[in-house]
Amino acid sequence: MTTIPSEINAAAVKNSPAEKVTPMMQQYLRIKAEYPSMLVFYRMGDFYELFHEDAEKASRVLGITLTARGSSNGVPIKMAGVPFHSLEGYLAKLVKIGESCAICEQIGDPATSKGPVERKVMRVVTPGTLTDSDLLPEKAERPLLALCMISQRKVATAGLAWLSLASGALKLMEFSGDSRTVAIRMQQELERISPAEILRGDDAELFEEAFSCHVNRVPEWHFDVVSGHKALLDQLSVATLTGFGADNLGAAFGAAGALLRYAQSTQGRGLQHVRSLSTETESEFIGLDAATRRNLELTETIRGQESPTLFSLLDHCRTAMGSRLLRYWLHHAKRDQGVARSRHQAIAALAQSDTTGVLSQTLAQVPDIERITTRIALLSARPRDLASLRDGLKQLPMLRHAMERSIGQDTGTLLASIHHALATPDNCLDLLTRAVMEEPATMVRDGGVIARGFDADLDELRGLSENAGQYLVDLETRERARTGIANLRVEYNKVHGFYIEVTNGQANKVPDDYRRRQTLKNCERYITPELKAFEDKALSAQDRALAREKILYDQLLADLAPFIGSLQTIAQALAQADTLTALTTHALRHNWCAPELVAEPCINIVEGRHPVVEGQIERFIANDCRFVNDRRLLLITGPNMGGKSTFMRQVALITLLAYVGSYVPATSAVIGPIDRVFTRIGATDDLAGGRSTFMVEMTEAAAILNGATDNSLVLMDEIGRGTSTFDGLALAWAIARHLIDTSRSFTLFATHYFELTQLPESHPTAANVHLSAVEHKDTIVFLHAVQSGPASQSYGLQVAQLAGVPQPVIKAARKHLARLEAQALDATPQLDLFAAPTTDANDEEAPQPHAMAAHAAQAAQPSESPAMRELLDALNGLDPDALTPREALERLYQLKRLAEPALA
Ligand SMILES: Nc1ncnc2c1ncn2[C@@H]1O[C@H](COP(=O)(O)OP(=O)(O)OP(=O)(O)O)[C@@H](O)[C@H]1O
Repeated sequence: MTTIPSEINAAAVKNSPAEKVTPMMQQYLRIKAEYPSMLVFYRMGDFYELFHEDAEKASRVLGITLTARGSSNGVPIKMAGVPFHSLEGYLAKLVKIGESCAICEQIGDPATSKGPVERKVMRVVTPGTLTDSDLLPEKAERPLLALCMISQRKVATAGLAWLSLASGALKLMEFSGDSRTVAIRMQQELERISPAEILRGDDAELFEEAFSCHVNRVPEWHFDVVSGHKALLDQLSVATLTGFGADNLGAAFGAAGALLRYAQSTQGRGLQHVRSLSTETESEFIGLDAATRRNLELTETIRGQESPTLFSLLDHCRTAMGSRLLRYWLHHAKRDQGVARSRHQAIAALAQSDTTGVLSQTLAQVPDIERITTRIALLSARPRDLASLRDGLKQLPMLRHAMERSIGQDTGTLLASIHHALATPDNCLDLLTRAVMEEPATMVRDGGVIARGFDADLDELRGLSENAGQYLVDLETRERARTGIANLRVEYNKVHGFYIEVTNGQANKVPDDYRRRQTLKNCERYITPELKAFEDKALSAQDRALAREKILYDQLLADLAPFIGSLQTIAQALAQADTLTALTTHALRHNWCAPELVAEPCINIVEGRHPVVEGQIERFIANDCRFVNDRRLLLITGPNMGGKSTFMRQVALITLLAYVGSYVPATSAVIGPIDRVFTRIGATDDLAGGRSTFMVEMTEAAAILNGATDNSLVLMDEIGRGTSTFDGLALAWAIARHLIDTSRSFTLFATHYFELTQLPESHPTAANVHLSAVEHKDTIVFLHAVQSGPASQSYGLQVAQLAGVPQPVIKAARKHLARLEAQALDATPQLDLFAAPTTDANDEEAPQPHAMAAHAAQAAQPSESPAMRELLDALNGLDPDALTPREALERLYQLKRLAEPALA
């Protein structure tokens, strides 16, 4: 229930139409006008109140009561409030759904204020600028991203700047092209960076569909390139950005300018922990588009859950810093083999020296130094942050000692550099040890934060109030003797201060200098001039001690500022040590091997397993996968449930893991250069985006055909199944051919179109493999083993039976299948759609419908009909290679229309 603050009640009572807006509402409206797009939490006594539309929205999304009190300017004042002590919980809910909030505090003294108490917005909380541990997810970053678009003569340039305020990491990126290319790229980058909040100017409207998070529009002039460049120089305290590899950017500077301005305004101060900058380029990371990140379930399952994913599997990290770095590595595998190789070497050394146990144990004692450092920089660190920082820093010698055993085994230099970075910052630790109590209070305002012996003044003030206990015992003894009242007691409570309590029966013995302070049922409470004098001294000493502690604490935060840089370095080294330890732990537990990254194009995996599935089933069958320069496409056939998708995903995951720097689930893995991984798996509608299953399928296929190179790994699962059999078969065939001849990517191509298994005959870089199964009695046993050659059967009906389709339906299907197969055999001469007379030499390679494929029987129509003739002519006139994806789709519809009479 919302209580009604007296200010507003008084305002409502006094308010007459003539009086218009009350002074308090005037103050509110003035503040609200500065934060029009945010929910303004307006402190009134023990509550934060929201008014008007903010109140309606808060009541809707937070489920708090909406009330209306009095009126302002003739309009009822709608309000909703939350108790001050539960603010953080409500803020967490709001930022989670993308809302921004301004927290307005009372800064004046209500007792002395004339009119409304002075108030000021002291804190702004937005989804992308969180630093508070209560509001931030522990194991993920929530970056703020600014986007600056510049268009010149049909070339669009996108400049991106993003900042994880909680860690201080600032990054820039820029790319150009026609507006469509830039839009596609933007979508990919946003998916990778996964910002919590985006800032954009008016020009970026074009790309609105690429944004799935909270978007803030800021004035276009905030994106000025020259001012942005200057803002970066100022922020980093440098004269040039050459050292950061960011010399020749333009739009990205504009974005950085808007970003820094916004971030600073939300914190109400400079960002002294933002001290470095990195520039990302397109060719730095293995490209993963949005669909691939989803399909491979790196950090989220396809259904949007947190586990089981590759991240949830590998996250044996003992610090939140390690977990965040692992998440980052999984989404940012570098193409540079050297980076991954040095991690493999470090894992080998950790495994050999058997140090993961002691490292894990020690790391578990280390707090989130990265985020604590940020809060120190933003002057928002709490006493317990400092105490845990102190305790964490004390673990560094132990960690270094444990690592020393491994460094000798590391054939690379990574462990040595981590070891070097973990040197204890002695001055910082010394300051924290001297200044902060062993177990400080939660808030500075409660006192009990600064250690004894740190400040002589504070110790003296504390002494005064703490020695009160003995003084009061002495006084009690003296007063009992003086008055002869044996049960007289000297006590203290917060409301009435010190007093002498005498029970009613003894009241006649009370001396004259006792002044009555309070009358209770059974006793009277008194004060004496001596006790009053003591009270004044003790209470004021307590107040002065609290005030002194606050000053000392603020000074402590300021004195810690020079250590921010070294604390950040330590935090990064800790994160790396933790992530590498986690990867080593997993590799050892699950018998993973060190992959070998080589310069020759190849993917040669021996006895590979799916990292997630292998832990979920009792007996996982390991499978090999061999791609070399002249074996680039594997056509995978086999029954449903045979393991095709699992096999394809495991090849992609092993490849990616190798470049992440992890060991891999295989007996051995040799992998050449990889630039991108593409996947086209599963059928999902994009109803919200207005795209059908087939449209999604083709859009993803188009992205692959346009983007894959001979260094790409492509996964194509049952392409073409979203449309009619012939359309689908034709498309699948053309797409496979394009991947073999033009893209030359390493491709895993799973299909149920048996016709495609003929491809290797005409295309020697393609090969058939299949997932095996055997029939046993009336049912089917999956062997899950990948074997060479095409599958001999599809086992669709057996799988349907396993799935519980009723027997009568299975029986009917079996009968119909027999009929279709017979028809197909009879009709073979007319069936051969792809072998129709043509001038295109390639058509000789086209698949011959497989007699076994029941669906091919659909084509058993008389070929002599005019409709069929027309259809064949239209097909004959098609040159698939010359069509854009859009034209291809239009031509498909046209072909379908032509085929309708023939199929009727
Ligand atoms: N190598 C393997 N060893 C043991 N079990 C496996 C293996 N591969 C897959 N499986 C099991 O088989 C199930 C089906 O696998 P998967 O989804 O890969 O089949 P599929 O051939 O792609 O099927 P569909 O064609 O219906 O999509 C998996 O959920 C898993 O439990």
